[in-house]
Amino acid sequence: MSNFSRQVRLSSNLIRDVHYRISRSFTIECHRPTIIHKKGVDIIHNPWYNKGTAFSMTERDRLELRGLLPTNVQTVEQQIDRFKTDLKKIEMNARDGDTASLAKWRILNRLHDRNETMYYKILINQITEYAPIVYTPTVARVCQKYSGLFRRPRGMYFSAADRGEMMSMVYNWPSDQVDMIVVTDGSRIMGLGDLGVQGIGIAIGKLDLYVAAAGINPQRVLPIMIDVGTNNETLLKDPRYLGLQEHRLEGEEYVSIIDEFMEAVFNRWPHVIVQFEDFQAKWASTLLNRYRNTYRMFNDDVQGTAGVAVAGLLGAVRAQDKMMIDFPKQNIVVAGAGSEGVGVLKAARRTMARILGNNKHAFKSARSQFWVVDVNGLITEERTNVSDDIKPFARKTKEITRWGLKEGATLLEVVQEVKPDVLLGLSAVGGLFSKEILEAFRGSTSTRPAIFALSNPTTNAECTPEEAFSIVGKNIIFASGSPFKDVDLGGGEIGYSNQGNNMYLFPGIGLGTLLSGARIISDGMLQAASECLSEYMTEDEVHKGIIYPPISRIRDITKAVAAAVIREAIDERLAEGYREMSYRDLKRLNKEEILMHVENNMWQPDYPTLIYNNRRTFKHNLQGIRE
Ligand SMILES: NC(=O)c1ccc[n+]([C@@H]2O[C@H](COP(=O)([O-])OP(=O)(O)OC[C@H]3O[C@@H](n4cnc5c(N)ncnc54)[C@H](O)[C@@H]3O)[C@@H](O)[C@H]2O)c1
Ligand SMILES: O=C(O)C[C@H](O)C(=O)O
Ligand SMILES: [Mg+2]
Repeated sequence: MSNFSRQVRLSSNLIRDVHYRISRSFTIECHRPTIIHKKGVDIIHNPWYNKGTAFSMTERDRLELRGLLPTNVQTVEQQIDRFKTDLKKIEMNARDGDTASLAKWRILNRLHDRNETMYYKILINQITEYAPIVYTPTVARVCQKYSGLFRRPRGMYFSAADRGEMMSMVYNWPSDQVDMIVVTDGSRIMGLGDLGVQGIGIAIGKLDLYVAAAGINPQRVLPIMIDVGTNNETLLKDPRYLGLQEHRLEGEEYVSIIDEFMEAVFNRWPHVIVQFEDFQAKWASTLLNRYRNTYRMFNDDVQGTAGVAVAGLLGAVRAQDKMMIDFPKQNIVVAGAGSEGVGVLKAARRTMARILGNNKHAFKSARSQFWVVDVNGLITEERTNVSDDIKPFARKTKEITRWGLKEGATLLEVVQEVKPDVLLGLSAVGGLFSKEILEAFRGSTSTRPAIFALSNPTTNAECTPEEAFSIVGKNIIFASGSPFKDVDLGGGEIGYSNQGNNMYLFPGIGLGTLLSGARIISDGMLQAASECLSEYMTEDEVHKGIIYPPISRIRDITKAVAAAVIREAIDERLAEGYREMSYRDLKRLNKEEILMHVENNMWQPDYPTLIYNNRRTFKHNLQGIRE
């Protein structure tokens, strides 16, 4: 046999082997029974294994459940039907929408505590209806009321009082396998400010989306609260508050606690991915820069939001029938210079520079497309006390005099003079885009002016879609951080209300990182995620004004984002493989095969077959052996 044909045979064998591994990992994950060491009521009281009335008669015999459940065996569909009838009644009897949403959250939360498989089946199948309950906006109300709503703990809590103990405390968590941690210190929960320990709610909500959108196994997610006190004076005085009633730790003391936490979780779960969530601006970037080259971590608010915003900005350019090369010509006014605003500004500038040739000059010139307005008005070089991140975006006095503007000019003045293509809000100020400002925005020189009212929750949105479409015009592009209904523009026309939320990226970033086994999460991987989102919508959709997918497609977009992240991790040689799929195997997969690999590794909400085994050393269970 010639060398050439030997090589061809060898490589086709290898490819067959990789295909075998892709389908094998799927078969194993889906069909391997779950080995448990429990019987009887202990199973019913464990949300990971409980199937309620869906336990079959043979299972009831095998697991000593006979007589512990009503006789009638139900299908999961019948169970869900019963649950939803109950939910509907609650909705009908509620005083108002807010009460109804909180009541629904309570009922769903109780189901989460009882039967995880059914909980996630409902969430996945009806994501459009229930994401606004387990995620924004209702989760914000839940965080505000958390101390009163608390019934059972979920996740882990580390406090300033646990210094020196964290390395051993992490072993109190029952699972040897944790893939995804979302951690918060509660210091800036959405646009609601410091909610202290009550912020754990957002970590739980984000992880619900990791399961529902990315198919991360719910037994391998861990929400974490680092309670270093709170500066919220109301909570400090509230006798019902469940967190440390001290002012927040600051400086070195604070950083040393976060350092200890990172060491502890990575020591127990070396392959875990940690998502930082809702840390106040003062710490968000500092901690990101401190850890991003050492640990598998990212900051969802800074990096995820930036990626989603840039994808939306590119979508708005496509909607104008323009080419990508036109993006660096867009004039963008950003209201809000916190960690989110900064993240978006930096990412949008980098994208413009790349389009212009990725050189120093392009990067330098791209800065002049942005106008940044914070609580004190337009930021110029005359401003003292601006962060190093914002400095490059401070307008030069010479430049702005040309526009008739000055340091501290109001948002209204900036919009009137600049006539921007895009008005983007990350200010956490509800209604900031007032009638006057929206009227001024009618003067935009763009053929399709775009409004991004990205602050959360709903009450913090800078404006509503009704206000935007009715004041600025039918032709605009609109996106908000929390969900709003589309607007009926009359004559059969619809004003599309896009949800520009980081939920379209973080699940895919996490899943892609996990399956690639990348050592760190690079800028390139984040960029790949954002580009994937921006290319996801069809020309037809974009022309209608739909620049983000509907939430009903979140599992599909997450799959595509994860695949893009894996491909980039391979290209950058950061991937190390995951389980049966080594780096070498991954490298051999083509685009479609990577997508298939991602899909096959997404957890499905199906009741597993449970097998009792009393030998605690039995270690071949991919679902994880749990007590
Ligand atoms: N859509 C998403 O996916 C997404 C993601 C992350 C954060 N957010 C939202 O972004 C918002 C901001 O978060 P943050 O962490 O940057 O907050 P932050 O408190 O750090 O920053 C707020 C910024 O807004 C500025 N501001 C306040 N009042 C203003 C006014 N009247 N005019 C102009 N600017 C004003 C402040 O000076 C500050 O620069 C929050 O509501 C959060 O929920 C949305
Ligand atoms: O939580 C959200 O809905 C988005 C974002 O992470 C936020 O902080 O507002
Ligand atoms: Mg957040």
